[in-house]
Amino acid sequence: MPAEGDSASGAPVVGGAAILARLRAQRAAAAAAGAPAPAPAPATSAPPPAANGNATPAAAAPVTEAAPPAQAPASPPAAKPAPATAAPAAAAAAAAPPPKPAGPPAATGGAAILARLRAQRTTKAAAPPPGKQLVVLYASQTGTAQEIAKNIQAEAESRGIRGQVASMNEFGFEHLNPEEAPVLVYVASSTGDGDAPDNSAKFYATLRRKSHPEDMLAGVAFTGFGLGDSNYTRYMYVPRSIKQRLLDLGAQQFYNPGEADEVDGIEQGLDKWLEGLWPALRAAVQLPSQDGAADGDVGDAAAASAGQAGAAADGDLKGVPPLPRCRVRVEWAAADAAAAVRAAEAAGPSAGELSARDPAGEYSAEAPFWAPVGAARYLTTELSDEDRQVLHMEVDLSGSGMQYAPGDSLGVLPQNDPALVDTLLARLELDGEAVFDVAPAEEAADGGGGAAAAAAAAPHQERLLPHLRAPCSVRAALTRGVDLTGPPRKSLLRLLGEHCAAPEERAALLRLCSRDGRDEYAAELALRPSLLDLLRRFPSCRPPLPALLDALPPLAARLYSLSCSPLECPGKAQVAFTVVRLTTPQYGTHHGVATSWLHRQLDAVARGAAPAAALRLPVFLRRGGAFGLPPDPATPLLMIGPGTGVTPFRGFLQHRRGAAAAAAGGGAGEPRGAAWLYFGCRREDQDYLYREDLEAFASDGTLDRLEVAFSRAQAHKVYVQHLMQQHATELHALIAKQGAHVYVCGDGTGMAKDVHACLAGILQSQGGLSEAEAAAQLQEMTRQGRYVRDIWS
Ligand SMILES: Cc1cc2nc3c(=O)[nH]c(=O)nc-3n(C[C@H](O)[C@H](O)[C@H](O)COP(=O)(O)O)c2cc1C
Repeated sequence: MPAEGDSASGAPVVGGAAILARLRAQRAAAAAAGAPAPAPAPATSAPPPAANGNATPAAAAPVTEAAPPAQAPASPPAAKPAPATAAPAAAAAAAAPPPKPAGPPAATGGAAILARLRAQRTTKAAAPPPGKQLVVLYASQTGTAQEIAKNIQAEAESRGIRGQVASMNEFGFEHLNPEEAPVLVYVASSTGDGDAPDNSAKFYATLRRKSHPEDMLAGVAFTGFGLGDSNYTRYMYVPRSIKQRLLDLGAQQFYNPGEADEVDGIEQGLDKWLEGLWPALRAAVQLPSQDGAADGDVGDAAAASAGQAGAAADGDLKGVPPLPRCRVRVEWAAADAAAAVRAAEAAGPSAGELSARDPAGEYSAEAPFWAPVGAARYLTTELSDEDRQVLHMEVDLSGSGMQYAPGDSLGVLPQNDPALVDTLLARLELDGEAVFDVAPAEEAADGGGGAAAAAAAAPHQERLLPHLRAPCSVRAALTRGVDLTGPPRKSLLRLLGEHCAAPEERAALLRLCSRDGRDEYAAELALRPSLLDLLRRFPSCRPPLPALLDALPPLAARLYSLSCSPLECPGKAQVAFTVVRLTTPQYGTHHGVATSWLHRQLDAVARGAAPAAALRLPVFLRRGGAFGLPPDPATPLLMIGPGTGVTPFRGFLQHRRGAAAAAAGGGAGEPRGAAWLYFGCRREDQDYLYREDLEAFASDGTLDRLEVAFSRAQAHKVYVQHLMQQHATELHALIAKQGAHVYVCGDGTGMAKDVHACLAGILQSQGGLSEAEAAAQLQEMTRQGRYVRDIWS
């Protein structure tokens, strides 16, 4: 952690850090060998029972908390740990591995009963489920594809089609084994500029390796669904690349992959695609069609479905999604191993973590560079509203070898607010200091699917919930692992509903996630409730920890456009961001996860304190792709970036000035195209971001034209598009005659749409195009990378 600085000094790995490194290495080695991650020895002592099943361990032995409370060990807590019968726990192994008995343990009483139950489960699990294996994989940055994939798996299971769901990285490309003839359904989005989401980057890179034999995936049947946004130049890049690669490697498509453009809304296209998926999937997994299927399998499924959907018993609600199966259980670490893990967490990143790189040898979201903070300052004045504070931050990249270009972004791995985590721990009655590891759930969450379903649920998973970096403390998991404040997905509401003791609370939550409750859900989402808000609103809700960890999306890295150029700021990366705060009457003030985390750390520096040597942030670079300077400096630039949308353009302009200076220094003046910048803010004396820099660019000739719209400086609002409209003739010449590259950066909900409409209007009024022709021209410019947008909502 950045603030816990001794750690960031690259000190030798000793004590807790060394133990943690060993534990993780053991897991990695086991995973690499294709073996399941070492599981702790099952203990006969259950954690002290708590109402919500969230008991934490008191005993020294590792204990298992099964997913939902119904699955808590049936035997009463034993006074002493029983001998281990399974592979030693990763956590326990590092401490004092329990002795392995030579033969079956001669357990008696509760221990014997539990051992028998486990043996029965193992025997049952060995029976292969009927039909082929369904594997639902997702590549998801902000959780939408993950939600869809989880729903597909849950719905498939309720239809008697058994299988597993995992992120692509959790599953691992190596486990896509054609000999097992799996049926693959993927749901994928893109991030950055056609980049793979973090939880799929490793799988995606391996899939795209050129060295694979052509028939490598012959025998794999697949379909998939792509999510994209046609505002991006590389529209649907990742889903389409996945499809193409699967075909290239001999996999066979059993149903046409679908796509949904976020611009038109996802639901309609998805619903239509899903309608056709079910019969095709049933045939692909070689189960009899539903009509004629009066076999045991369907019976099981019906039971599972009834147990899961539970909604059938909830009045006349339509379209309550099936309860996603909880894929994991937690295994509590022994006291000494737990202490070592906690010590390592407190020490911050280990030497191993500090020097880690991803498989391509780069820093990434999984292996960030811990960059010292160099400087911070407010770009807004004291007069600006509190909810519009903008901070500039500089980190030092020296020694990292990281190279960036203008238009690239800095990825930052944030952490949840410690106060929020404390409150959540108290509400869930969890001990934040308890340490656990993650293991595949042994049984279906509802008990309905049985052991065979559990076997199908996790036959191959490289590592479940890798974002938790388990073994870890509960506090660390909630602080760094999961997104606690993102908009609640329907599957989370479904889960919360399942664990409400009060019938009226359960009914309210099930309605919110049902098809009938679509409008209520949309209204609720607009209030941006966090998990904690919902737990406060539904006080009888007690979700168990494993189900919660499985349901919450990973805490994703946040990307900030670099506001500098390596030509003027060598070895440094600078960004600017608004400290996000949102207040609603229902749920009070919410703070953006990453920007409030950065703000807490940078405020003192921004107010004049020298940055502590220990203040380091985990960062990585993401390339900007089409959002970069054109290769030919003679190409004119039209940049439109109100608010913090101006940040990448400061980088562009520094680069342009640096390149010009270098060329002049070498005696070679180079022809430069015109550069125009439209910036907008509320008031000149409050939030004119990077004013000195922008005005300097205008005065030294780096910028040919600087236009600033002060929206609140007069009675009526003036925005960038209003100024653009005033300059329609010149802008048309710049775009249509001189071939300018047009860049738009900033708010996607209002500004980007209005600017788009303004550009289309200029093409019509000045170029004589029809509405359709203007739209087509902008589309063609997007395709050519001449009209590029980097927008956010
Ligand atoms: C930072 C960012 C970059 C994106 N880049 C692309 C892109 O290059 N191509 C595309 O088609 N969609 C892009 N999208 C749109 C996403 O694919 C779309 O929002 C999707 O629904 C997100 O799904 P997820 O929540 O599963 O990540 C991007 C979205 C964001 C927020």
